[in-house]
Amino acid sequence: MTLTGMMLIGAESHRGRNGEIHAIDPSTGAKLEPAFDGGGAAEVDRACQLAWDAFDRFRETAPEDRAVFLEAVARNILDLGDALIVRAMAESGLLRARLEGERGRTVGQLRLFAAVVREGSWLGARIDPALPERAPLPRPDLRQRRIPLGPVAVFGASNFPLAFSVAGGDTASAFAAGCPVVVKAHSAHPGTSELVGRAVQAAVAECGLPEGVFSLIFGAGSSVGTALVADPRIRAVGFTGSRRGGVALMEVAAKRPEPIPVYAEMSSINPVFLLPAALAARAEALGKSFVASLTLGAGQFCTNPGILLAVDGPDLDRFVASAVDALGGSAAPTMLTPGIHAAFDAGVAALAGNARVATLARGLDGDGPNRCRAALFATTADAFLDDPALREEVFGAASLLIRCPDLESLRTVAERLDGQLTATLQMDAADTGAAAVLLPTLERKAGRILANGWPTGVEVCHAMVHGGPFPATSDGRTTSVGTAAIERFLRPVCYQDIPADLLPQALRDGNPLGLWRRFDGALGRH
Ligand SMILES: NC(=O)C1=CN([C@@H]2O[C@H](COP(=O)(O)OP(=O)(O)OC[C@H]3O[C@@H](n4cnc5c(N)ncnc54)[C@H](OP(=O)(O)O)[C@@H]3O)[C@@H](O)[C@H]2O)C=CC1
Ligand SMILES: O=C(O)CCC(=O)C(=O)O
Repeated sequence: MTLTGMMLIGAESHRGRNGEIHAIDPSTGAKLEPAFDGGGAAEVDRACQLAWDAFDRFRETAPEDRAVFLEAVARNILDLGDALIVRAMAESGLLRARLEGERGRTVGQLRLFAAVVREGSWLGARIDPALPERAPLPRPDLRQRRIPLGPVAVFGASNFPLAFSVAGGDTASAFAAGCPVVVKAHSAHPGTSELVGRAVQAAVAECGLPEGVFSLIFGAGSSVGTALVADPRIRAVGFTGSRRGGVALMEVAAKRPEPIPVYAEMSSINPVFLLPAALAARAEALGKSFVASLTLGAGQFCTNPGILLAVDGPDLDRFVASAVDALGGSAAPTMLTPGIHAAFDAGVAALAGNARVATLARGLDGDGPNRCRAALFATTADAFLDDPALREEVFGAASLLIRCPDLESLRTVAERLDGQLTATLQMDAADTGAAAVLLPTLERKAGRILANGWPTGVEVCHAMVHGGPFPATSDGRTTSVGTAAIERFLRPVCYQDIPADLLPQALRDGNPLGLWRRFDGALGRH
């Protein structure tokens, strides 16, 4: 498929007039062709109107039809073949194996959501039948189901050009819920976005759905994104990116005459607690596996282990020696964009220049632009508590070790942490008591708590929580990965004494969709 540089507004390819966007190959710094047209208010207006026009029909598609659509998107993405991988490699600097894996994850999550749609429990069907004889007052017939919120604006993420972008988790979960989607493409990978966008656009047509179910708009800077979130026809937002960008969009959404939810995944430093017995038993192995997690994908994961906490002593010194050795030999991969590289270098320079922070190790330098030279720093618990700058995310392979005098101080530091996507315990059986003391704090701080693993690598499944209190996300009640992500785009409606032939299929007598429903309180296929 040849790239056109055009936006996809419903069924049409559309030329924009608001400047040009060029992807940059971060491994060379070269501009990539073609130029992509920037959109503006006219494109946002047209895409949102089409999405709104499509909403009532799309949301009432039968579960089977919606599932077939999700599967068609997955198949069309695979049919793009190697051209998709080659373009994504050029635009992101990510390696082939990583992008092939990410494509598998993208297709897998679309298919998983198809299965969820078919299974139907997301509809939350509940029936409390009328009790006309009840005294002192009769009960009316009450039936509840969940309906989608409306058109959703999705912002593609730079660090997952497939799995968190045009047809990534936000889009898949919004489609599954029955929401049309308008994507604001990330300016770092417009070609990848066009290719995937065309796969989605083709699936909409193949499945006979209204064209407004999907649109894709380009636009550098804040104006397109802001206009999209401000548009009254948009009813929710999915975002993965910087804290600054996410907070700006939260403000736009909150100032609307009718505010809407923004599901923004932003900034997390993912604390790892190295508990004493684990350190005593396997300090060297932990040092090596920590560096493997830290440097994976140049550290460009929001789940990257950005701080380590441990009680100071000889076992921690053994961990440090092992980590310093592994990190000192780590290669310098290319980062996603010149901007992300510049932000990484600035964050590392700020830590290196902090009088209360020691530089323990730097990775190897690399030839070529935008290379990520990994970094490991150390500080004390007191310094960490005194200086809020030490709690800020440095996006990339940089981590800060906090040497604590004792377990009590480790818990004090944990209490002062901001909201996190993850918190990790490296523990042995003898650490169970210390872990139990930390656990209530970690539950309040994080969306996912792990033992004896590393936080990078998020399983797409039913029990996953990829979320957490602010600033990890804008709404800690939800997840952006896994099937529970569909919940973000639904709201309940109760039907009281509505005549049988007006009721939605999900709530009709005889259970025509064969759903699990809560009937008079009891869950079953009533
Ligand atoms: N927590 C996480 O998972 C991630 C965090 N980051 C952090 O974000 C930094 C920059 O990376 P990047 O991916 O570009 O993230 P950004 O937040 O800068 O951009 C994400 C998307 O939002 C748009 N956008 C940004 N700010 C605004 C705004 N004020 N109003 C409207 N739209 C906006 C961008 O537009 P445009 O396309 O024009 O840039 C882009 O489409 C990294 O250095 C890192 O710190 C990055 C990736 C993931
Ligand atoms: O590690 C993962 O699989 C997901 C991480 C993520 O959501 C992110 O880095 O933005």
